[in-house]
Amino acid sequence: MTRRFGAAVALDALSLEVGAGEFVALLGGSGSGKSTLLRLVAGFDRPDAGRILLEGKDITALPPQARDVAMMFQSYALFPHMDVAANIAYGLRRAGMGGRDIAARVAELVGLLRLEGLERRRPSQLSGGQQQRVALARALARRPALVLLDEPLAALDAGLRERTGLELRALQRRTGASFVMVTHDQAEALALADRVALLDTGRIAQFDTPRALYERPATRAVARFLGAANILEADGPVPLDAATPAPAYALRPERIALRPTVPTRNGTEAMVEEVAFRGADTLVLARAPGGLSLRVVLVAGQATPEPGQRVALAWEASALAPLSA
Ligand SMILES: Nc1ncnc2c1ncn2[C@@H]1O[C@H](COP(=O)(O)OP(=O)(O)OP(=O)(O)O)[C@@H](O)[C@H]1O
Repeated sequence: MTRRFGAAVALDALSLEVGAGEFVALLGGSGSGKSTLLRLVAGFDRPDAGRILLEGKDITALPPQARDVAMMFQSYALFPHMDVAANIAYGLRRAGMGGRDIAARVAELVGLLRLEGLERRRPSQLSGGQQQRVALARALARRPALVLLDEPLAALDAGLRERTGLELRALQRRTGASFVMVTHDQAEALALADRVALLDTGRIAQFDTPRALYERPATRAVARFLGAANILEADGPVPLDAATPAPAYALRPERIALRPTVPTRNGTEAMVEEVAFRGADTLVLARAPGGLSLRVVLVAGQATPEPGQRVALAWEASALAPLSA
């Protein structure tokens, strides 16, 4: 799909295929097009070019309520004057479901989302986590084939976010619906999604499993976005010996080790600049000849160097992930 706003191209001939029952995260920087894509799929906006197919059916021209798609907004958008049960029942009632069926489905969702005892409360009488679960129950009520989630965990505090994220994934598995979640948070995307689509200026930079994205980023831009990877140029100051020729390589900080001596290839001497103990591991920033700055992560239990110390660093050829651009 393509979507333009005046001269700005929010989505640039972007194509994405989500499998049935798959959990996909849309990850990308601010302005990369994540919200635009979600709004188009939900039906709140129309593409300038392209089509949206759901289970083989063209839904591009259908209004939101006629699509088998539900959206959960970042703000949850719960009706403040309705209680929990009425919020969950809203879409079912609009769809013309009978009272007894609605009551049964609401009870089922209350159980699924652990909202027992809260049915008569208004949204303002709920915690943030409870509101999030009501919003999710409302989105799931009509058993949509596809659930769109806009930063579903962003409004929760850090302590609650991790657990709620894992619950969200378990729920997705149980319902069998496809989930597409927008997030800024790469750790969240990697932890929850089956596949992550990394968006960059309206295009998909890479669409892959979390592990592949992390271990085999396709380009420098992806490696940089996922953060913390060292990028080594093939013609840079450090002699490399990689299995695949490429203009540059990503090297994960945890794949670099301290060695007694510098190997002739895939290693370098370096000066330790910063050492940060982080509990489970220690981050070392070291500067190699030629000014190359390297991030090294040493797992707990390994000897850690001191700032100002000269060290020998080395890595396996298999640790060099080729970058195409
Ligand atoms: N209604 C609009 N009018 C004009 N430009 C828009 C409109 N909606 C989005 N854009 C532009 O399209 C581009 C993509 O925006 P979009 O909101 O999809 O990005 P995003 O990845 O969701 O960003 P964020 O993470 O900040 O929410 C941006 O350059 C944005 O300024």
